[in-house]
Amino acid sequence: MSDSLERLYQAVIAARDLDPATSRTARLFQRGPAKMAKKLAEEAIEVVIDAVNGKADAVVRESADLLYNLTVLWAAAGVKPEDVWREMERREDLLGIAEKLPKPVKSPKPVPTKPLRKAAAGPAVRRRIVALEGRSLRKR
Ligand SMILES: N=c1c2ncn([C@@H]3O[C@H](COP(=O)(O)OP(=O)(O)OP(=O)(O)O)[C@@H](O)[C@H]3O)c2ncn1[C@@H]1O[C@H](COP(=O)(O)O)[C@@H](O)[C@H]1O
Repeated sequence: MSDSLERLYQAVIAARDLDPATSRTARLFQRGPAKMAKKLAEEAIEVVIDAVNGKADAVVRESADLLYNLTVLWAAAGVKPEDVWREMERREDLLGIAEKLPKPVKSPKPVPTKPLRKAAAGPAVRRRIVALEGRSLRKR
């Protein structure tokens, strides 16, 4: 996959300065990052809608459009595919380290020091209740 994205990125770079009348890519560069971002977001939404609706073929087609628009935005942002691959490798290495670390030991459950009183035996403490006729009453 990274090879075809590299080729697509190079094609986008090559088309950047072509005539906007004939090149979609040149047109996107002419319109600027906001337009590119809008196109990318639209394609992402199309992918998720097709996926939710179970349309696998459409997900494939829209994903290709999504990746094209992503490479256009990378190029405009000065990001190269290898920058992204490097970040992915860094994460892969981190995950590899995390998987090799010993698992944390579970702490044992605390043992109650006193037996718990049953609810049927009534509340453990006497509670103050609303005073009737101005007097303070206590209730079990
Ligand atoms: N890989 C792609 C590529 N993938 C998808 N697309 C286009 O992007 C469209 C998807 O975007 P949209 O949904 O916005 O298309 P749309 O519905 O026709 O709407 P408009 O953009 O026309 O408004 C697709 O229909 C394709 O035409 C691509 N356009 C160009 N490339 C490559 O980019 C390079 C430069 O091509 P030009 O841009 O034609 O110079 C070449 O190598 C091309 O193969």
